[in-house]
Formats: sequence, structure tokens, C-alpha cells
Amino acid sequence: MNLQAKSTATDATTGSVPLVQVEQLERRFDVSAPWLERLIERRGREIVHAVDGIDFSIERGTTLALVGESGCGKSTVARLLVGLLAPSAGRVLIAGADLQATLADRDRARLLRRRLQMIFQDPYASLNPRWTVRQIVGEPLRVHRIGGAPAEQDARVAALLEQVGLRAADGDKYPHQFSGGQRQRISIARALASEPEILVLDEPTSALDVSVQAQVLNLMRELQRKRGLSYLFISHNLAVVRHVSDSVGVMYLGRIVELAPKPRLFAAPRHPYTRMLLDAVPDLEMSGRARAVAQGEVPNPLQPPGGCSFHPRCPHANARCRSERPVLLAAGEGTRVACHAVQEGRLS
Ligand SMILES: Nc1ncnc2c1ncn2[C@@H]1O[C@H](COP(=O)(O)OP(=O)(O)OP(=O)(O)O)[C@@H](O)[C@H]1O
Repeated sequence: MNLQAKSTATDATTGSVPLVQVEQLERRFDVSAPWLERLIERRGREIVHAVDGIDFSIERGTTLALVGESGCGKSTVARLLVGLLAPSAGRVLIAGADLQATLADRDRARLLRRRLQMIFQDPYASLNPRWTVRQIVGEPLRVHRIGGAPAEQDARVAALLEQVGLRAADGDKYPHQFSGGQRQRISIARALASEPEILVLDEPTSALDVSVQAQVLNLMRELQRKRGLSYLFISHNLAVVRHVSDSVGVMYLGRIVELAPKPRLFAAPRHPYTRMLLDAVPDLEMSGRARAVAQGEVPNPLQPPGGCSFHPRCPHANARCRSERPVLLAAGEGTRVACHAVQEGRLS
């Protein structure tokens, strides 16, 4: 089955298509209260632009992290990427094939689901409490008919458990018999069972103790290196993002405001919002820059500000920022930024 049916723009240097390409992706939610029809008639429907026209790509074997405050649309991007939600506009391409078109074809959808797996924040909620670990980790093998006879599948489950730092004998136990970190290892083993190329990780360690977080993150890195996996890593924690990512997209009210290679983002953040986020992390070195105090709150997503949606919180905003939406443009050294002040040279 050919998932590369529809080829798109290729990487100019290598001639290869990025494993993941997201183009002008949008997702709107209608949150109008159905019992307030008269109000809706008067005021119009209440629409949240959870994801408002974003573009990014992920190369094979690399990690793109998406960061931003709660409600900026990170989880919605994750769900769009694995096909749990359909886009309102734009598209997701996996190795050049349109995700929505692929999902519409049963055989191709099954193959695609093998390639893409998602790991959620709460490992307890995502593991069936009545199944043994062997059943949980072995389920993708049965669904995707991988590994042949039951004995062979059991051997695969045992190997997967060992790869994530558990013991083969743990297969007989139930999720409640494990700690949070161990449960997340079970989720990872299950996600790996179908031999995916892409893992979408939605805050995979934020429910864990700090000491356990580092162990799980190190495991994720080791698995990435051994298996050449690509990760979309969703997090609000910049210290974690610094540990795991190759590049970082900073989201604000449904848009990416800065996209940069990780070292550039931490050494020379360009967007005022990125700077504000970094300034709020006490342990990060600031490379000589004075810290600015975080100001204001995220606006109501039902009534986002016009122009640049960050302008009410931005110390550099002018009349243009209040009226014209900035687009993501190259700002040197691999960074792209959506900010009039940077693009006009008012902010270096
Ligand atoms: N199913 C839904 N129905 C209505 N609104 C939704 C739905 N899912 C998300 N939203 C809204 O879309 C916006 C983005 O939410 P999303 O969960 O993607 O953000 P997030 O950055 O992941 O936040 P968090 O870190 O709190 O999970 C929010 O305003 C949220 O209320």
C-alpha cells in the first residue's frame, strides 16, 4: 500500500519529503450554548479558533516541541496530527500523503495508524485497568496482525517491556500495581508495539514527579536514537523542552509566533512572547539579557485582540501591531518569527 500517493514540496537540499508537514492548519470549535439560540441570532455564533493557520514540518529522527501557555492550542495540534480531530482548513501530510485522504481509505488508514502513535499526559487514564500489561502492550500487535502466533506476540511484548526498562514478568500485572513513571513506560511500550515512525507526546511527563520525569525523558531520547523516531513533543515546561527538542515552535492563541532551532531559541529568542516565557523560568541562563517581568494574561480566545494577538501584553506594540496580523517570516539563523517589531528592526 503506497502512503506516498500525493507528493508535495520536497526539501531542496536532500530532495526528500519531510516526514510530517503541516500546512495552514486550522481548527475551530463552535462553543455557542445551544439553549441560547436567541442570543446566538443576535450576536452570532461563538467560535474558538483553537488552531489558527499554522505551518511546520518535522524531519525524520528529530523532535519538534510546541510550547505555550494553557489554551494556546497545543493539544488540538496533537489531536489533528494523529487524526483524532479533523481540520477545519489546511492539511497534515505524512511522508507527503494527505492525512485526511488517507484516513478515508480503510486499508491505508490502518497502515497510517501503525506509523503514528500518541502518548497522553495521564498514563493511568489511557491504560485499561482490567487488562494485564501483556494484553495492553500486545493489543496493537493483534490489531495490526504483527508478530504471528500468540507465543511469538508474547515474546515481542516481553522484549518491548525490557526495552522500556520493565521486566518481562511485569506482563502478568495490572496497571494499578505500577507507579506513575512505570505506567508511562507501559504506554510507551504499547505505542512502540506497532513499530511507528512518529510519536506525538502530549505533556508525557507533566503528571510525574520531577525525579521520574528525567528518567522517562532519557528513555524517550534513547528510543528515538535507536529507532530513528520523530517526535512532536507538546509541553508548557521550557526546561523539559530544552532537554528533548531539536526545534521549538512557540504558540500563542492558536498561532505559531516563533519557530527556531532549539539552541537559537534559548540563546537568542526573538519574539517578545518567547522572551517573556523564558524570563519566567528561574533556572535558565539569560545570556546577558535582563529579565522582564511577565505581564498580563492570555486574552479570551472567543474575542482575540485584532492585529497581533499578543499586542495587549507586548511592551513594543505600536499602531501597526494593533491593526495588522504579522506573518511568520525568516529572521536569520533558521529562526522564523511573526512580529512587526522584529521585522521592522525595532527589536533585535
Ligand atoms: N473539544 C473542544 N470544544 C470546544 N473548545 C475546545 C475543545 N478543545 C479545545 N478547545 C478550546 O481550544 C483552545 C485550545 O485548547 P487546547 O487544549 O488545544 O490548548 P492547550 O495549549 O493544549 O492547553 P492545555 O495546556 O491547557 O491543555 C482552548 O480555548 C480550548 O478551550
